[in-house]
Amino acid sequence: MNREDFPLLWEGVYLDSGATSQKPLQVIERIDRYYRNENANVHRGVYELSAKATVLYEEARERVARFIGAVRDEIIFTRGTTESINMTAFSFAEPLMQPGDEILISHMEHHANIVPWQLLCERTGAVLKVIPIDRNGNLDRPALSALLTGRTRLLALTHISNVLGTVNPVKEIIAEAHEKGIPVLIDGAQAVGRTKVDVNDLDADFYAFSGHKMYGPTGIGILYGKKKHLEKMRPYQSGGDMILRVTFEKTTWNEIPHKFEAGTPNIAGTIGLAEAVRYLERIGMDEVEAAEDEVMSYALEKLGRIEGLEIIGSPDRRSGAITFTLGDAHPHDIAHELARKNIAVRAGHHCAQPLMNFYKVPAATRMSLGLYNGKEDIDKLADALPEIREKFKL
Ligand SMILES: Cc1ncc(COP(=O)(O)O)c(CN[C@@H]2CONC2=O)c1O
Repeated sequence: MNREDFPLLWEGVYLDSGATSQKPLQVIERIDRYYRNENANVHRGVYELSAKATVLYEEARERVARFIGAVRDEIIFTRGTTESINMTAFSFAEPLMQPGDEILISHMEHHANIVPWQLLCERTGAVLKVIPIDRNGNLDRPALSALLTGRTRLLALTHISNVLGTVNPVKEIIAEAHEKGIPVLIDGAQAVGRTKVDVNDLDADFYAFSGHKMYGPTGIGILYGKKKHLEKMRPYQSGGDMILRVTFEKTTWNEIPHKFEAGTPNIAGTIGLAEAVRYLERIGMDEVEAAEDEVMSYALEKLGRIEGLEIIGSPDRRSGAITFTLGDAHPHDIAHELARKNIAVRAGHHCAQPLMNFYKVPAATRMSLGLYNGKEDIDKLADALPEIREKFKL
């Protein structure tokens, strides 16, 4: 779909959108236009250019908010999913924690949704608890229910696994956690560019995602947070813009969302992100999801027929990624051989070492889809793999 919009795809096969998506010309040109004609610092300049840049920046916030069913004050711009989760850990969770309290995550999390919680527990004496998964890569739901205890201060869970492609039923899990008064952060890094996300419908307390995984630029991410939380939370970073009044005796904070956006923001990145949202809205997320699901089904069937290829996990619902091993070939050799054929995939632990350990594979090869991938890309990948298997037969 829309491959002609993506300059970098005119050569070769790109199957690593789970790491970062490619950017349509519309996003590239919008950022170019900003720097050529509209660049100025925001929020305080008393001249037309700065006023216009401020309007563009805040209109971007409005557009992102609408895209995920939120209102503008609930949208905090960060550097990406990683910073959004760290911000939630520091500004929301840490002040709540008493020794012995619990943070609950799952076995399929990305390191960005493991390590910030580990460090939080080290700082506060809280305990990290982990929801187990089954061999198919589905959450163990009875175990999840049992792990939602009176000591659980937050559940942090991925919407879609970047390794397994598992789509977690986050709406019903959030409802179950809320019945016990437990707030929930969803790591939406692999979801927002693939499926329609409505944070209000989900009733998530926090939802974190990255612009670069949804056809926007790098360096811009989003933390959605319910106003009732954001208004009470302490700032994450401090300095200019996030203040109302500074004296050497005391400083008062700006209102949300500005309280969480210290210093000069990534103005161009935010405007580029808004253009990526426009791009996705013009196609429609239902169409994006349906097209990707069709290619995913084709890929599962085609790769599943290759001798010696083992797909890791077979979740009830999968989106975005297929991670696999291929006979005796090391994933790095597989990715290197594919790269020589101008096919880009990812090899390694995918920032999910606990998950890879669960499957007893220290490293694996992952193909992940973008809206521009078609069945012909899968054919090229599938045609190349048997030769690689034979080449690295021990
Ligand atoms: C599920 C998930 N959570 C958090 C992150 C961190 O996002 P940022 O890097 O934008 O902060 C990623 C990145 N995905 C990795 C990056 O490369 N390949 C991947 O699968 C991810 O897939």
